[in-house]
Amino acid sequence: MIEIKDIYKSFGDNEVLKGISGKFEEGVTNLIIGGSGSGKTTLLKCMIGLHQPDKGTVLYDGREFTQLNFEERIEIRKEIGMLFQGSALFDSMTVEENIMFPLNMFTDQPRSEKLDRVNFCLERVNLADKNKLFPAELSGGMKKRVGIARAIAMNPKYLFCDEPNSGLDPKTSIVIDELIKEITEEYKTTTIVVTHDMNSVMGIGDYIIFLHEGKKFWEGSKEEIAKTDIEELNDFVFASRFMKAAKGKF
Ligand SMILES: Nc1ncnc2c1ncn2[C@@H]1O[C@H](COP(=O)(O)OP(=O)(O)OP(=O)(O)O)[C@@H](O)[C@H]1O
Repeated sequence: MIEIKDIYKSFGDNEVLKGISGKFEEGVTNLIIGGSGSGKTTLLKCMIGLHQPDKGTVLYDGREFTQLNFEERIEIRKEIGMLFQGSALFDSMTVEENIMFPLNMFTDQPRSEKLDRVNFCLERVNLADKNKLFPAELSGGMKKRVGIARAIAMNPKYLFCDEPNSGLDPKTSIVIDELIKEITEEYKTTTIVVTHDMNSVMGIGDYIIFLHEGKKFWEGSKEEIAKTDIEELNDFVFASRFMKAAKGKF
């Protein structure tokens, strides 16, 4: 479980996060949603230590990340899997080398053991035998799946996904969403997905926090989100023509 308490973050005089709190449980997909510029990525970066919050705490199963020294933070980082926006694969490395990268960095396992783990992860994302391909030879959806395989290589307790569906068609987006949900339930990871994709919200949103202008305006589940009468959330949820047409049918 990850808990955030009263997180503040500014860049100069731009106050981006204004006291965000929330509890993200393990084994469920937790979503951080909100419009462009609402502070989603900034919050994610504060949680994984890429930004230092100005105020507030981040607790990983009770361990206060914000108070840890460099070495202690590395121990928690080893427990974190990250799926970056745009997959962020190393273009000059094969699929196998990309997935092995965190294992090379954080473990001294023999190569045969690492290869077994790579193959296991590749099978888990339905890309068995694609070891020797380079990222340029993969479709967008396949790249995301390699990104997920790399994110789970270290068997993480915590899984962060930043806009996992960006650049994907709706059908492939559902495949990626479902894969994230399955992995979360199977390995009981504490999973946090940053998204502004309403399809993802309605598909896998077990627990959702909605950010607006740097504040948490709402929290709840996908079942509750379509029934809210909060104006700012309604504007976000029913922004698309499809959702407008479907209003009242959930
Ligand atoms: N490193 C930075 N330096 C200065 N300002 C930043 C930095 N990172 C983010 N910001 C500002 O913080 C605000 C929130 O940005 P953030 O990327 O967190 O929003 P977001 O909700 O993830 O948006 P999007 O959905 O468009 O990715 C923006 O005004 C942005 O310009």
